[in-house]
Amino acid sequence: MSTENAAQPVAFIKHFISGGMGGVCLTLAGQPLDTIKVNLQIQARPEVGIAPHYNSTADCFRKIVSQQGIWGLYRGMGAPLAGVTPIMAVTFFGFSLGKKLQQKHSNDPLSSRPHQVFAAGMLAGLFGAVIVIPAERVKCLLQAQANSSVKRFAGPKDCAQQLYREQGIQSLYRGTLLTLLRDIPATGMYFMSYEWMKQMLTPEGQSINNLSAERILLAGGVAGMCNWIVAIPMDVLKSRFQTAQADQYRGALDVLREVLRDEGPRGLYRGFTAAMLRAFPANAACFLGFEVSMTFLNWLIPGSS
Ligand SMILES: CC(=O)O[C@H](CC(=O)[O-])C[N+](C)(C)C
Repeated sequence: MSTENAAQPVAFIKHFISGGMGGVCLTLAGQPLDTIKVNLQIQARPEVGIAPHYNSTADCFRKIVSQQGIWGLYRGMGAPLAGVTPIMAVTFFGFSLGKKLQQKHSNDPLSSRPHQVFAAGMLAGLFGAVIVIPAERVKCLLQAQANSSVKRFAGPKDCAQQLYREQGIQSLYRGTLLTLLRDIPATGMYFMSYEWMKQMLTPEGQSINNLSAERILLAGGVAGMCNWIVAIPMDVLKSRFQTAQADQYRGALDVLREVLRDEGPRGLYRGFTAAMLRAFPANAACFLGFEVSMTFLNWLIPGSS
C-alpha cells in the first residue's frame, strides 16, 4: 500500500470526527431559532378574521419565552444533539469521500470546480439523510407537542420508542422522500457555497488553508443561508408531513397541494426569516468547529487531510 493510500482512511476519520465537532457547535448555536422556525411552520391556519397564534418570528420568540421560559427554546434539544453530531460526522465524511471519488490525483484541487464540489455535497446529503430522517421526525413531534395540551411523549427516547412500537421503522422514516428532496440539493449548495466563499475570502498570494476565524465564520454563515434558500420549501412540506396524523396525507404531493391551496406559494416560505436568522450563526459555528478540529487533528496526526 502506498503512503498516499494508507493516509486516506485517516483523512476520512479526521473528517468524520471534525464533522461531529461541527455538529455539536451547530446545535448549540442554532437550536433556539430552530424551535421558532418549526413552531411557525406547523401552527394551524387560523379561521378567517382570527389572528394566528404566532404572527411573526419576534412574536413567536416572545410567546415561547414568556410561556415556557428561555429553556422553551431549547426544548427537544436532546434528539438534535444526539442526532446532529453523527449527522454532520457522516455528512463531512460523505463530502470527503465524494471529493476523493472525483479526484484523478490526490493533489487535484477540486475546490476550483464548483460542479464537482456540488456533486460531492449531494453525496454528503444522501449519507446524512439516513440519520436526519428519524432524528427530524422525533424533533418535529417534540417541538409540536410543546405547544399542545396533550403530552404524548416524555422525551426523544420515548418518542422514538413509541413510534417504533406503534408502526415500526417506517414510522421513524416517515418523510423520507421530502427529506431527500430537501437535503441532496441543499447539501450540494452548502459545500459549494462554502468552498466558493473561502476562495473569495482568501487574500491574494495566501493559502486557502490559512483563513482567519472571522473569514471561516463568514463563509460558513453564508453557506448555511445558501443551504436554506434551497431547502426551505421542502422543509415546510417535510415538517407538516412528519407531524401530521398517519392518515392525514396520502403523500408528499398531497401536502404540497394543501399548502398551495390554502396559502399559495408564500406558504412554502413559512419560517423563512427564522431559518435564515438561525442559519448564519449555526453554520458559522459549525464550520469553525470543523476547521478548528481539522487543524488540531492535522497537528496530532500530520500527513493526511
Ligand atoms: C437542512 C439541514 O439540516 O441543513 C444543515 C445545516 C443546518 O442549518 O442545519 C446542513 N446539512 C444539510 C448539510 C446537514
